[in-house]
Amino acid sequence: MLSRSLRRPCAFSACEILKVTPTTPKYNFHRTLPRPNVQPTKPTYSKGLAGVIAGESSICTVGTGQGLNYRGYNIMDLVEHATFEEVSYLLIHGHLPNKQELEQYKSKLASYRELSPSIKVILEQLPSTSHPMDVLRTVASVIGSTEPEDVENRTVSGVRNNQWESGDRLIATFGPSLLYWYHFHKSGTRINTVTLPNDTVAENFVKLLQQTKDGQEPDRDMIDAVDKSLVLYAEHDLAASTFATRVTTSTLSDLFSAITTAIGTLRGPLHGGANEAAYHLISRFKNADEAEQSLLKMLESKETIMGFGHRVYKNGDPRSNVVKNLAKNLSSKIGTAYAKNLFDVAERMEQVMMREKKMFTNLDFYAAVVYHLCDIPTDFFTPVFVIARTSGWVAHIIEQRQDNKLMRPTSIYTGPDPQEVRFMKLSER
Ligand SMILES: CC(=O)SCCNC(=O)CCNC(=O)[C@H](O)C(C)(C)COP(=O)(O)OP(=O)(O)OC[C@H]1O[C@@H](n2cnc3c(N)ncnc32)[C@H](O)[C@@H]1OP(=O)(O)O
Ligand SMILES: O=C([O-])CC(=O)C(=O)O
Repeated sequence: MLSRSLRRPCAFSACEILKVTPTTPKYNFHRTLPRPNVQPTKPTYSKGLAGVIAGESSICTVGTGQGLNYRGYNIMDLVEHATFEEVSYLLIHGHLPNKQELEQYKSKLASYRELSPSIKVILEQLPSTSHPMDVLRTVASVIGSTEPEDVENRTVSGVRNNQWESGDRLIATFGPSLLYWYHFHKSGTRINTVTLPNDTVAENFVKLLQQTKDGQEPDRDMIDAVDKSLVLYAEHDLAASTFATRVTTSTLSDLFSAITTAIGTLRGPLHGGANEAAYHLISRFKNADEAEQSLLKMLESKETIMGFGHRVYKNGDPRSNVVKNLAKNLSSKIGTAYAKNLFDVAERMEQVMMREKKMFTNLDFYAAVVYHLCDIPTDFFTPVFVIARTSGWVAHIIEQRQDNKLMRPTSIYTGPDPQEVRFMKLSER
């Protein structure tokens, strides 16, 4: 498609922008310059970069016809047989850990759960009204300031000596930091964020949320559901947040800056923020019939229904059935009328969207039901996504550094034609 300025004269002049009358000489401070005699080459353009190939990656397959695979392993196998730690190691180190590597990895993550005094002070000073995504973005910045990457020893392409440690540090620290902030502001308690050394990220998170003491077991089904959701959320090729991470990394910036970029990008409701937004929507309906009636009205007025649709998947998100089953099992295990109704409402919405729009749920939709049934506060849903996806982001940062090229696309210019500036006194304008 040709740019607007190449197809026809500029749609509006600077005078229109400044709301002045171009016929009055004193305001005639510009004139259009002759067009340069350049033959335009036909630019290729895809709005929102839809369908554009923006790099090479050996981390994950999405929409390639091979199913969703992390480093060649299918998501169905991983969610069935691997914990989040194994998947995180796989993504960042490129292979599944053996028993010894896994033990070392888990104890390294556990060793980072003790928060530094500087993080605690900052968490205590953040407002209780902060959005938890702001809390995590701040935590990434604080660690980036107090324990920066090893810039001295970086290679020409930007590989840093301690990039793996920096990534692990964030994966392990996000959950404890969030829950320290939460309990401090909710009840004034300074919780101990260290749980048993062998605890998984999911166990540590649920224990700190519920404040179960060592020896006192939190609900295993909830821990299992959170762990599986972390596996499902861990990686998804060049999703907007990962692309943003790679853009920041491509300038040879540091890992912590790249992760704060990613958190800011994930937060929006068209991306990771959709799990929180989906829950707000589901929770509006008293029962399935009411959900159906309201949804039909929303569709009539062309509203976007959060938790449905996807940029790459057009026939279904392979993670959806897994997360739906987790929601269904939790709902029947909890067994209350409330839990059953919540699942029924969600399922009816799914049916209506399929019937009316041929649209399917994405991972965020039933993840919202799972997290709510695990008693996770709604504004923690996207932060849990952050904990998981940091493993994918770190894998992409490392990969980008291995064969870096500055990411700098171009745009199609649609502004005014070239024009001359005639300087005028301010008072004459
Ligand atoms: C883990 C994740 O990040 S998954 C994504 C989470 N995000 C959401 O759930 C937010 C809701 N979904 C959406 O907004 C979109 O489906 C996106 C942003 C995910 C993908 O958007 P795109 O690839 O740009 O799809 P696009 O906007 O072109 O949609 C095509 C058509 O379907 C419609 N559509 C897409 N998603 C939805 C939706 N959730 N509700 C209603 N209509 C929708 C669009 O309005 C458009 O209709 P039109 O052709 O009549 O104009
Ligand atoms: O790939 C995307 O665009 C969004 C998504 O599903 C994810 O990040 O998991």
